[in-house]
Order: sequence, then structure tokens, then C-alpha cells
Amino acid sequence: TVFQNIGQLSTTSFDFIVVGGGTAGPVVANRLSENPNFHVLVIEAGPTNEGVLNAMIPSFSVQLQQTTFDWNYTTVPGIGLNNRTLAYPRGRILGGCSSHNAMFYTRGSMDDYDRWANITGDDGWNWKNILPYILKARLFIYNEKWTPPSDEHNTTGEFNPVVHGFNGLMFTSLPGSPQTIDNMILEVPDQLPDQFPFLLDMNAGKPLGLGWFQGTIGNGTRSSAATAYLSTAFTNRPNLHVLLNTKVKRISGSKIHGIPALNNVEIDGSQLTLTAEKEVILSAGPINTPQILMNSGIGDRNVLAKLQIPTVLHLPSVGQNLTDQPITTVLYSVNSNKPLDNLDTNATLQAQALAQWEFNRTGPLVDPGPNFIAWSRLSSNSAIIKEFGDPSAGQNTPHLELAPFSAFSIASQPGHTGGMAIAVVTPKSRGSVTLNSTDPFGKPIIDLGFFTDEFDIRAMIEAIKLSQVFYQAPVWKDYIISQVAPAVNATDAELEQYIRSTSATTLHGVGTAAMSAPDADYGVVNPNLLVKGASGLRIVDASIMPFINSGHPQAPVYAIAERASDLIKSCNLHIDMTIIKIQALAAAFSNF
Ligand SMILES: Cc1cc2nc3c(=O)[nH]c(=O)nc-3n(C[C@H](O)[C@H](O)[C@H](O)COP(=O)(O)OP(=O)(O)OC[C@H]3O[C@@H](n4cnc5c(N)ncnc54)[C@H](O)[C@@H]3O)c2cc1C
Repeated sequence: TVFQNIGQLSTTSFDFIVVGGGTAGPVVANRLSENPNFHVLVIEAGPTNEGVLNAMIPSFSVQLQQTTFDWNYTTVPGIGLNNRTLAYPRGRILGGCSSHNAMFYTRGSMDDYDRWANITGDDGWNWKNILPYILKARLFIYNEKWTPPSDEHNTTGEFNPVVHGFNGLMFTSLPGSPQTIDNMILEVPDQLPDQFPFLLDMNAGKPLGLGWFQGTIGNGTRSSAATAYLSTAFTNRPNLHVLLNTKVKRISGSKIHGIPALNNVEIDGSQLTLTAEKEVILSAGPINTPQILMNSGIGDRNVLAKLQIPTVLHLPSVGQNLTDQPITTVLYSVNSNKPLDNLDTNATLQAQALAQWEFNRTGPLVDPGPNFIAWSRLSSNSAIIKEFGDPSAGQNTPHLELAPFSAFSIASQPGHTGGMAIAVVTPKSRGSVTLNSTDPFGKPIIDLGFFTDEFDIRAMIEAIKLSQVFYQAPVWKDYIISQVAPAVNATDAELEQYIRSTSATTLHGVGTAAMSAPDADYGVVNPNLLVKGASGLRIVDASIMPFINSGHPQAPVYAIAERASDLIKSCNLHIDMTIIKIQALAAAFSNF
């Protein structure tokens, strides 16, 4: 059942309460409610995703930013960004960021997951063991449903079916609309095989090279955690309840044998406290999860004391380790005579594209951006790795991401602009999320820490140089007119200034409630994602990643949520069995 406000609930007690109906939350709620004995409530601050056109049409997703579907956060001025602030959108809608993100579907490298396993001491997080949660092998438990692209073109040679799931819930696909530079891009691996070898599938664990984009898209439409895991087929389950438009203030509970048992959920603007008989699962995302933890007195006691929040649990790692990937662009004036490259400025073309999408879910609106991505690794012998060390998780892991985009037009300028978005996907810089005030919904202080580590600047300079190599391939000879930004012969010092003054965020924040080994003296959750030093509270979302994956984070978030659901189910099955055994024993003794 879907409820629009808390007044519609007929009970305040559930087995599980999932806080945040974003990306991870719906997965957990869906999987737990597969057991009809579990009564599950999901609480989401935002409204439904249903009927929100901008959340359906892939190329319209940016239009959800800075609207009521967004938490509308802003970062603090970054010292590594020439003191610039950046908008930091977060989805405030059922499906969370999965309802308004750019739909890139990239798992990262196998090393990324193996590193999680190594540092937590839990092999369940390694690539071999996490992959079944993504693509196949377990009865009813997997994420991915690979689908043909919306134009149904022949996709042979564009992906590797062996590494995809075909029966999960989340649609994924290749681009469904050709772009004007596709054929030129496909020449690059032949012309520059050393720097840009062709990569058949960037989701096979070794993402190095240039390959076709994959997105969380099916039938030309966004597939989100809401559409995949909380569709009516699931919310019709009598034991699955979704409460919309409701903000959680804090998690509370009393101490049992000195350990906080955190089973109560306090709601904004309501006297009611909701109770989870088994567990609260916090899935409010990498910004709001640490905010709710700190509101609840879980965090660094010194920081909490300054805000006069009584400490319930001293966990200094809460809100620390914020890891995100910086992005900038390299722009060219390009030679384009293709009508499609005028889509940004031509209202007639836009109306035609929308009509086509509405008619049969095809056309230029079915894809969010680039049709290809190139992933590159800095050489182990490079000066930068020698000087700063290698922050990547291993040899299969890229440091840099380069996404060439089609030409576009700008109303105020003649001609067309093209180029590349480039990102450092293994950043060394770390930031933090802290509270601004005791107002539970005051905007948190988000410090991305971008470019506070020299490695990241140097890596981004390498990314710019690599993008220039890309466009020196002979295939671009008649296409590239001139490099617009940064200046073509810029020195490294000038490139550094360009990077600091133009870089934005990929909005890939993770790590603010990181998991660590059970005996580690840092971290927020243990490898089972239970909050250290508490009972009844688990965290399942992007904040638990100890290191960012060398790709975009939603694919691992889905995998984390699938595995977490399995962990919760098996743990509570065990508890159920223990209770049953105790009851059976009690019954047996009562017969004597
Ligand atoms: C604009 C944008 C584009 C992106 N593009 C991509 C991409 O192309 N590919 C990719 O892999 N990743 C992308 N990302 C990142 C990715 O979407 C996120 O890392 C991932 O979805 C995070 O999932 P989550 O479950 O941790 O959090 P979220 O999806 O943010 O879910 C948290 C949910 O909790 C709710 N919530 C928060 N606080 C409260 C409260 N107090 N009470 C009740 N509910 C609350 C929120 O409203 C939200 O629905 C993008 C992110 C953004 C913002």
C-alpha cells in the first residue's frame, strides 16, 4: 500500500522500517517483503515518481534538479576549487537519485569489490561473490534485466551477454538512438589502439578501453529503484507499505545492557514514533544518512557536544570519508552539418523528439548523454604514480573516465561545440558531511574536499592531455576546428587553474558511513552493515562504501542493497528459528 501521509497508517509497529525510498531502500523493502511474515514500511521524504515525465524521459533528467524533487544542497566553498561552491542535487522523490540521475550503468572494476572484501575481512563483498546479486544465479535475488535498446538495432559486438543478467528487475540497455559522432568514435580504437583499445563490455570487471555506454533504461524509459522494485505489483503486497511525503527526524531507542537498541523512528511534524520490531534500515543516502545519524546522537562526541546533541554512540567516522569524483570538460569548436546537433536550440526539433518519444519511446530523447565511454589507467611507471602512489584498487582499475559528447549548439553563439567530459574516478581527496545546526533539516555542511590532494589535480591534467590525444586521431581531421577550452597550448600550471576554476562534481558522493572490519577502530558499520556498537540499526546505501568504485555508483548501490537484503533475511531467519526452537522447547517442558 502507498500512503500519502502518516495519518493514513493504521499501525505504528512494523518488523522492518526502511528510512529512505531512494535507490537502495526500495530494493531492501522489496526483498524483505518477499517473506509474507515480514511487515515492511518504507518512509520517503519526497512524493511518488509516478507521472513525473522528467523522471521518465532519459534526456530530461537534469530538469529535475533544483526543483521540489531535489534536496537542493550546495557545497561549502572548496579550497581546491578556488573557493567556488557547487550545487549538490540529491533526489527527493520515490527512487531517490535513481529517479533523477544520469542513468550511467557502470559497475567499476573487480578490484574495487575485492578491496572492500580485503579491508572488511568479508569475502561476501568480493567481485566473485557480489556478481550473482547483479546478474544471475540466485533464486529471485538479482538486480539486472538486460533489454534491447529502444531502436532495437543489432547489438552484436556492442556488449558481452555473459556478464549480464536477463531476469532481474532493473532494466539496462545500450543506447537506443545513434549520435552523429558514433562512427567516428568507433574508428578511434583502430587508430589509437594503445591509448583507446576497444572494450567490448565495461561491466565485465576490467573496464579499460573505449566501449558502448550502458544505462539503466528499458523501452526508452528510465528504470529506477522505484519503477523496478516498488511498482504496483510489489506495493500490492499486503505486507509492504510505502509512506510518502514524510521526513524522518531521528532514530532513537533505549539502552539494553549498555548498548543502544535503536528501533524507533521519529517523524517530522508528528507526535507518533514508529517502531521496528526487528530492524531499522537507514537508506537516506550519503548526505542524509550521516545527517540523521548525527541528529540521533551518533557521531563524534566532540562535534555533537558543540551542537548540544547528547551523544548516544561515539562514532567519529560518521560523515567523514566523503568521496566524490571531480569532472571537467574539454571543449572544441566542431564542424557539424547534422540537424540533430541543433536539438538544443531548435524548438521544432525538440517538439518532434518529444512527440516521437511519446508515440513509441524512440528517438533522441531515449539516451541521457554520451553513447561511449573511455576508461584509462595511468601507467605504473608514470611520474604521478611514482610520486603520489596509486589510489586505485588494482591493475584492472581505471583512474580516468572520458566521455565524448556529440556536438551541440548554443543560442548565443554561431557554429557547434563538441568535446569530452573527463573525470578522475580514483580520487585521493576526501571531504565530509557535518551538521550546520540542531535543526534536523537544516542544510548539512557538505565539503567535497576536491583537489585537496595533489594526485587529483595531476590526474586531471593527464585526463585533459589524454582527451587531446583522442581528438588527434585522424578520424577527427575534418571535424575538429579548434580547441576552445582549455587553451590549446596551456602549461600545466594553466591547466591546474582551468581545472580548479571549472571542475564540478559527478554527484557520486559515497563513504560517509563506511563499513570496516569488525575490530577496526574506524568506520561506522561492520561488514554486515550493522551500526557498530548499537543494535537494531543497519545502514544500506552509498554511504557504506569504504572506497568509491572506479565508475558511477548506482550499480554497486543496487548490488549492496541486494546482498544486504540477503544478509538481513538470513540473520532474521536465524532469529526466527531460534525463537521457534525456544517456543518448541518451552512447549515440550510444559508437558512435563
Ligand atoms: C543528478 C545525479 C546524477 C547522477 N548520475 C549517476 C549516473 O548516471 N550513474 C550512477 O551510477 N550514479 C549516478 N549518480 C549517483 C547515484 O544516483 C547515487 O550514488 C545513488 O543513487 C545513491 O543511492 P542511495 O540509495 O545511497 O541514496 P538516494 O538514492 O539518494 O536515496 C536516499 C533517499 O532517502 C530519502 N531521504 C533522505 N533523507 C530522508 C529523511 N530524513 N526522511 C525520509 N526520507 C529521506 C531521499 O529523499 C532519497 O529518496 C547521480 C546522482 C545525481 C544526484
